[in-house]
Amino acid sequence: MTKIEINDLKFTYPGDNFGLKIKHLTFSEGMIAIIGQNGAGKSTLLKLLSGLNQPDSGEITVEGQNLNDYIGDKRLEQIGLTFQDPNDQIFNATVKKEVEWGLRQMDKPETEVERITEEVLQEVGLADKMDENPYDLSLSERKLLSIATVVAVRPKILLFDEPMMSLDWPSRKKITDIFRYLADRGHVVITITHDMDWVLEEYEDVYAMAHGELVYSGKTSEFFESPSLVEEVGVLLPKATEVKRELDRYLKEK
Ligand SMILES: Nc1ncnc2c1ncn2[C@@H]1O[C@H](COP(=O)(O)OP(=O)(O)OP(=O)(O)O)[C@@H](O)[C@H]1O
Repeated sequence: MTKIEINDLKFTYPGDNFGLKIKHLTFSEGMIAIIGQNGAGKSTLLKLLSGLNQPDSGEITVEGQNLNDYIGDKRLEQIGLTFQDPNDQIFNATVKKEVEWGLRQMDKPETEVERITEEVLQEVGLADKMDENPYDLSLSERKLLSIATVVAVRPKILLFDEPMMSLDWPSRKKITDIFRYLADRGHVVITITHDMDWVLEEYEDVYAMAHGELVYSGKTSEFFESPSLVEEVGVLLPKATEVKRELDRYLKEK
């Protein structure tokens, strides 16, 4: 079973007041949502989990081994990250080359590179844009491309920073299906999101952050049923929860 574990993690940005502090946290296979208001530290946590940022103290382990021990293609096999802004990530001249890049780093045979690239671009709905320059695509298409590059490599742990941002409903459905498919096959799929309807619908458990700390991990339904927690974390209620609250209030008053 794939497992990523955090112990006594501390991190600060140089010259910034923000500090991230997590005593202990374990993520295992499945779909995992991280929520919290702007500036809570969600992206910072993802960057630490990917190895992009280094903790000031504490440790992140994957399968019991320090994250920093995984180097080069060994790191790619374990962890993949998509940035919140796909423009920070995409650097190849065509859509196809962008997806192929990660696969080539892993020394996949050329026939495999071609097959996987076509398959993944088909899955995210970009197969007909293969030869286009990514910067001629719309922002939402670039978002899909950034997701495809990580999904193609099939790392054990996939980290997505607001993958649904700017996507329309059919694309959101495609991405949810891909996440579910990977989670069902033993991958750890960790996603930052501000979409509380999606969280309630698709995620059994949720991890909530506030002021650089983890303030809740547990059942999603229980989180949204706690007004004090929802207020502390500073997120909107899902529509379904709002309707239920209104209905309960109405029935009580009747
Ligand atoms: N590169 C950086 N240098 C200095 N401070 C930073 C840097 N990146 C983020 N911060 C600060 O760290 C804090 C946490 O930021 P972070 O991006 O992790 O929050 P977040 O929960 O992902 O927010 P959002 O939902 O807006 O993406 C913020 O106060 C932010 O200003």
